[in-house]
Amino acid sequence: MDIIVRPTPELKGEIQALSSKNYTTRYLLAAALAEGTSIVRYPAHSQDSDAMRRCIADLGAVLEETDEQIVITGFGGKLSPVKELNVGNAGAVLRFLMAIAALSPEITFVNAYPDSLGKRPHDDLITALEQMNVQVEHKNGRLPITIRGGQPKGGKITVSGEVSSQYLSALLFLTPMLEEDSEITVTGDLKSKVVVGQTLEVLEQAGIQVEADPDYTLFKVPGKQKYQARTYVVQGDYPGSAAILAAAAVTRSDVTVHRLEERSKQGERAVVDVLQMMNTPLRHENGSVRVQGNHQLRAVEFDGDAATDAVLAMVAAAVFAEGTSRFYNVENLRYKECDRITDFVTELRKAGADVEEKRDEIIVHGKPFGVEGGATIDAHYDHRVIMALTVVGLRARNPIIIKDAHHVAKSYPQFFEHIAALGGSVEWVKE
Ligand SMILES: O=C(O)C1=C[C@@H](OP(=O)(O)O)[C@@H](O)[C@H](O)C1
Ligand SMILES: C=C(OP(=O)(O)O)C(=O)O
Repeated sequence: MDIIVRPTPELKGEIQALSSKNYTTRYLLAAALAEGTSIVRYPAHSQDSDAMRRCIADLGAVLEETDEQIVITGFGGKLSPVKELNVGNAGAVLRFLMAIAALSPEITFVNAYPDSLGKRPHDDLITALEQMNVQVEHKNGRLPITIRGGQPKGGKITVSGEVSSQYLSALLFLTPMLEEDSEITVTGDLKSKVVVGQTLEVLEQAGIQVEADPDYTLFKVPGKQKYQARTYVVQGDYPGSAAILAAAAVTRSDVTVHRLEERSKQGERAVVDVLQMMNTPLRHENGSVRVQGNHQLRAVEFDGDAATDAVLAMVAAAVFAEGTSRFYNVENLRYKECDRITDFVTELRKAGADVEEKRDEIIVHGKPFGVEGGATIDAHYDHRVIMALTVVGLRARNPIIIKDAHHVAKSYPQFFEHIAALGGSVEWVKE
């Protein structure tokens, strides 16, 4: 399905933020790895969180779902025999479950999205698992991947953090359940470091002990630990809300997003500070962010690795800022649902933005008087490209069409409903 985004000078209203994808996937997994019954309250409803639900159910967890919560009876360390798992297009779900699959004799992860997740690399996690007595069959580090485990061993493990933090998080979920104690050494410059803090937070809530050194290069994980059954409450999602806040920042607006905790460990919380640095009139108090956009944005320089999943939304805001913005240290955006530097910059240019790319940077020469629009945009299977281009489309001079915009449902199925509720002119069209 395609969507038409029409120029919309004003946005107004209040919405509840969607529930956090990263916390939902982690809580579901922690609940599945416990032996008793856990409750996850306000879980996210998206393709990625559904992928985790489906896979833990395949592996033996029993899930009962009502409107606002999921009650989960976990399988502990005993996975049901399952030949294949389908994680859809969810990178984190794949990586976390590749590690957990090491507890089983053989599981194959199928390649359901050859042009998106099918292209993403998992070599560094594979190398780490191979150190742990796990055999991995793969296509050049990519899907389909078969994990042959059964008796994974802890001890000294080395993992590279250069490409993704998800490999480290995956090992942090697995190692507490092993017989031996483990010592995980992270080599290279760990990317999306902040997200590892969310993993450690969830592990602690699940009663798991991990000793992490402050710069996250060494983790000591005692073995023979058991995940405790708990009640978890999912907070609002900053990465998805970043696009709503950016849309409010580029229009004349009065938009409030509720359920965004000031003290959240989500790195993408930084979108609030970045929009403020860009001169957006904004208040963040009592878990609500209120933006009163006035069309007067100024450029910003930002280390994007601190807020990986909000960079595209920030870039979309910078398209309309006075001056040149720079989002640096973002090379790992190239290994996401698409190449979020080259592919994204290509689509932004079609819409009329003046942008440049470097290996690990996106540079934006802002156009405070708006961009031409009138273009057809390729979504590249990427929800964050779709949301960011929507922000650009709202402030363009002519409508843009985003092809295959239904992929927004990977993380934020109700995104266009929320934009429409705020007065944004968006319309679904069939191809
Ligand atoms: O651990 C997680 O849940 C995630 C980690 C990040 O990935 P990288 O570590 O690959 O940057 C982030 O971009 C992704 O959306 C979710
Ligand atoms: C990159 C993302 O997710 P994942 O890596 O889990 O596919 C994302 O949500 O932007």
